[in-house]
Amino acid sequence: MSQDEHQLAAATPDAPKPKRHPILIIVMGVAGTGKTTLARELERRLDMAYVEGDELHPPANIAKMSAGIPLTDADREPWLQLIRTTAEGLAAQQQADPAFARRPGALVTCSALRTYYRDLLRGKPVKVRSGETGEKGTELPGHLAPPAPHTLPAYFVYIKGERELLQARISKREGHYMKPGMLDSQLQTLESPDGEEGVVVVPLDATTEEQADIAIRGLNELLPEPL
Ligand SMILES: Nc1ncnc2c1ncn2[C@@H]1O[C@H](COP(=O)(O)OP(=O)(O)O)[C@@H](O)[C@H]1O
Ligand SMILES: O=C(O)[C@H](O)[C@@H](O)[C@H](O)[C@H](O)COP(=O)(O)O
Repeated sequence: MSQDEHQLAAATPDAPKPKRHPILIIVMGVAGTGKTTLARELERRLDMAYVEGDELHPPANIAKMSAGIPLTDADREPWLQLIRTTAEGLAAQQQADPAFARRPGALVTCSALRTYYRDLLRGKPVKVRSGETGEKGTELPGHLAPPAPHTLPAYFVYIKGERELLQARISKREGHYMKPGMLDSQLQTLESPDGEEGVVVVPLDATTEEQADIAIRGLNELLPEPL
């Protein structure tokens, strides 16, 4: 909505509220970095639908990670595509529901370690690295909907911190399939999103409340309509 439309809506309180454009906010970073904790705080503050990305991993991925085996590009691609299509589906349902009153779009947690993983999450037309046949540079499988970055623009909140503190956090966490020994492979795979479009960086060594403040401030600088 343009500024004029915002002003017009505010001046005519009985007029139906114009629909806001849905957005996808992805809280990203390596395992154990605090994605779920921060996303839950943002969910509370922004009143948005929340999707825990780890819950969309196929069982084979969970089995691999539980066995201490890092995922490959081929393991992650269908999962990333499922995250994107799940968020697009949610946004479409919300748009179709006249009673839907929350902020439209979705908040998602996802490691989103590499640039092309993030492009998949953005809905950009990327060539997947592995593909169903295992060949390099294969196009996205034909049964998937065409990429539609503008239907649901993606923004990333990247929790950035040093290995030492990350190690301490992940070691403290009990009963999780992702064990501390996997941190090094996560850090090796990570391509920093610092400087990429639509990215807000928040420090690992801040409280969750401070991280949420920084995230919301940063997102407001990027978004056409403030949160
Ligand atoms: N800002 C923070 N300060 C201190 N500890 C935190 C913070 N955010 C998360 N934690 C703790 O770090 C651990 C990992 O957090 P979690 O949200 O599960 O991370 P992820 O979803 O990235 O795996 C948990 O024990 C959590 O309580
Ligand atoms: O891409 C990956 O290798 C995984 O997504 C990984 O980064 C993620 O961390 C695990 O799913 C465990 O979940 P937590 O991030 O909650 O530790």
